[in-house]
Amino acid sequence: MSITEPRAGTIEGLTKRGMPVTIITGFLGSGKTTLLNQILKNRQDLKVAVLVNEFGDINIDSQLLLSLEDDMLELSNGCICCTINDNLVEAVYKILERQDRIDYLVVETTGLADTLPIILTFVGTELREFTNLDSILTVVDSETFTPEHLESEIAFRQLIYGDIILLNKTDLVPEEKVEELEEYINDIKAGARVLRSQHGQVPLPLILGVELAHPETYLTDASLSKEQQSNHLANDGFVSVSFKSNRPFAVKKFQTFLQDKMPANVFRAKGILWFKESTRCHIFQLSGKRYDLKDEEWQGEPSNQLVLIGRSLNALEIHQQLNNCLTR
Ligand SMILES: Nc1nc2c(ncn2[C@@H]2O[C@H](COP(=O)(O)OP(=O)(O)OP(=O)(O)O)[C@@H](O)[C@H]2O)c(=O)[nH]1
Repeated sequence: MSITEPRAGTIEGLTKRGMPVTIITGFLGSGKTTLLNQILKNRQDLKVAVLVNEFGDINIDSQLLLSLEDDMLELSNGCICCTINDNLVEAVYKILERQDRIDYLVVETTGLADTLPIILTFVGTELREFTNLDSILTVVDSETFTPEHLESEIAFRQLIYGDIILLNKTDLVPEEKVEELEEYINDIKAGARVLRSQHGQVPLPLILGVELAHPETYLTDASLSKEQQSNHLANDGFVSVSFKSNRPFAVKKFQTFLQDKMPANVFRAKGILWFKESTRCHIFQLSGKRYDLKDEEWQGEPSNQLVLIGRSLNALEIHQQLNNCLTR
């Protein structure tokens, strides 16, 4: 299939050939939403529907995606874990039932999702008749990724199930590190298509409509790993803390929070922030040890929305600290 040639898009047409589906997975902060935005920016005439699943109580990602009119359908929060997910099945049906032509479905999982149950939702249920799993794409943060990272079973499984492994953030590391990563990935996942990218920029024909998925293998894996799945520790010990307020932060107090107060085990944070000193909306991103703030115009009423993700976080303490950053 060529991604530049939109197909006849009635449900009837889709049911005959199956709507192609790409699952984008990858650890927290690796660049999944950034890649999704690249896809949406470069999709040309292709009608792409998107399903976003987020860990945490606030859907920040969906607010950061390029405008999708009604095509975007967002999944409920939480981690799709361990079992075939009814919410996901339902959301896909909603897309299939749409009147307008949909050429392609991209599913972005949370950074803590176990990939197999999501795959099985497509290949192990009646969705198999209406969809055509094209590939699993695993995004890797080339800077923070180390083999120790794989102490996280989830990160390991995301790699093992990747048909395409996208080494992202190559701008942040020397060439040797990228080569080392390529070697390492070739070792643990022979045959995967390994690509490099900066800010998710990759030619779409290399990642969409590639037909690299192996449904039969996934079904075999599912029967082999049933026990493992039922014992699977949800989210690998990661928890999320969400914070919302209709009052602005004082910029200095928030800076002090970031530098001195925020627990070191916060691995990922993202937010849409309102500072008393600014009339703009500030998009906050923290991934590993890096953070950045970009500003843009407010789309609606200003407010603060922030999600922090890490292991053993004390929600009460974090809430108190963030409350202290608010202006009176
Ligand atoms: N320097 C650099 N930064 C990047 C690149 N790709 C993404 N980022 C930044 O990394 C941060 C996380 O990117 P996201 O796309 O939100 O990551 P994600 O995988 O969707 O994150 P979760 O959904 O929380 O797991 C953001 O601040 C991005 O701007 C890259 O290639 N280079």
